[in-house]
Amino acid sequence: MIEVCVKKELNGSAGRFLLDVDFRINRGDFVCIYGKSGSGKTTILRLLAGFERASSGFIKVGDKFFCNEKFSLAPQRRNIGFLFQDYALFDNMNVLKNLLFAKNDSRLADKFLDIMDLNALKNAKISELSGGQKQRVALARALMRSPEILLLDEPLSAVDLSMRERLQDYLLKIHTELKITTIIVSHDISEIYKLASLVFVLNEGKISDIATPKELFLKQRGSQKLAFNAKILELTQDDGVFIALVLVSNQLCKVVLSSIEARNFKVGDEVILSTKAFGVSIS
Ligand SMILES: Nc1ncnc2c1ncn2[C@@H]1O[C@H](COP(=O)(O)OP(=O)(O)OP(=O)(O)O)[C@@H](O)[C@H]1O
Repeated sequence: MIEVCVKKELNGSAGRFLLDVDFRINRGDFVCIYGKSGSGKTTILRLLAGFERASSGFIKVGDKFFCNEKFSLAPQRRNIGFLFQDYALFDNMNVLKNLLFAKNDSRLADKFLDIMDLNALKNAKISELSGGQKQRVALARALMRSPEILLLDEPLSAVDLSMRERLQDYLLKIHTELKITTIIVSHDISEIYKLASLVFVLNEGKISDIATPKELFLKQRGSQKLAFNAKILELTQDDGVFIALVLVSNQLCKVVLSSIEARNFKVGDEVILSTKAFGVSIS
């Protein structure tokens, strides 16, 4: 269990405000911190990592205090792995050496090169890699120290959509295999839906909502009489009724399908959602 109960005054673009959060995360969970730009999401990750100090409160992981009113454990003693938007790799070293720099253990490096499909690139220089490959190396390197907690600060926002989806699959694979407690900051609803089981909504330094992605984003705003581009995130059958969960812009909604439609669609399909008389049709 991670317990975060901290306060810190921040200089926001519209003046000073108090980051004041008190939440718990269960060991092994994959959670998301979601909220407007400047609400304090990155600061929470930096406090967890030990790069910032809170003005009051504590952070406790299991039985161990990371910080309290009296002391703060050094970042290197917190057993945390990071993945940020900029890869922070050593450009002059090859892939393998980047991993060994984190921990000089060739067997472990081979294991992560394997999991991340990087074997063929192990001797390549970082400067020769694509953005998506660099991010896979950065993730493998973050895992080399067997972190207890993995912090991901919008790690996939700089790569294109198809690479982002592949990297999400790697993150899921890592999480399923290693069960590392993972906290991601993301604005991307389909990414949050795919990865996180719980979302903490941060609003001007305060947590305003804690919900599953489905509960949080499944909020309709009145009738929609136009056609929308949408993406199918889930196809389910409930009491014989076929239901598609689709993402429209920043909103999730459910659409009842005929059995023929249900057979023709699959998760990930880009579709058009439109209204037809009183029903919603999908094509
Ligand atoms: N050490 C600090 N002391 C005071 N203010 C800070 C400190 N660190 C960050 N801030 C300010 O706090 C606000 C929140 O920053 P933070 O990076 O946590 O927001 P965020 O929600 O991650 O934003 P974004 O989504 O744009 O990355 C910003 O206005 C930032 O300038």
